[in-house]
Amino acid sequence: MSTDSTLDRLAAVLESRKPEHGGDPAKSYVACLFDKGDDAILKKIGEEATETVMAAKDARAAGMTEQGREKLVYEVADLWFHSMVLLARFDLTPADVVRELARREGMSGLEEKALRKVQAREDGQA
Ligand SMILES: N=c1c2ncn([C@@H]3O[C@H](COP(=O)(O)OP(=O)(O)OP(=O)(O)O)[C@@H](O)[C@H]3O)c2ncn1[C@@H]1O[C@H](COP(=O)(O)O)[C@@H](O)[C@H]1O
Repeated sequence: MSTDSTLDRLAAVLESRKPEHGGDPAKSYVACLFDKGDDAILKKIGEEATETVMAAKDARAAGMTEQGREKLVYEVADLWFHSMVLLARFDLTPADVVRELARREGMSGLEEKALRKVQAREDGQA
């Protein structure tokens, strides 16, 4: 199964749920979120992030059983889904996120952090 095409298809559906494309809040959860506005989407992301943390802790405490792992995947899917709704809200796509990850590919997080500190020092001196 291609992860990319699943995300691309979902992004297309999210786009179709926007009010300018006829999304109906009475018939669509996504259209309903768009209708409620940015803060409602951000609130869901906060909730789903918290639920992801709880699921990971529960799964770890239970010794990473199959059930715990499934619950964790379920919660991360909710988090990804709502993050995609947020991206769509601001006319961004999964391709934008993948592009950023590709840009970072091969660069150690520690190296990137050190470069940021040098950059901040130079900006402070300018
Ligand atoms: N992937 C998803 C998806 N994942 C999660 N959800 C919904 O996100 C909500 C998650 O909220 P919670 O788990 O907090 O449950 P809840 O307590 O009911 O939530 P609230 O009362 O706070 O809204 C649930 O209503 C889920 O059904 C999703 N809703 C839709 N999609 C995709 O989006 C497409 C368009 O959906 P509609 O716009 O509803 O047609 C669908 O075909 C799917 O592909």
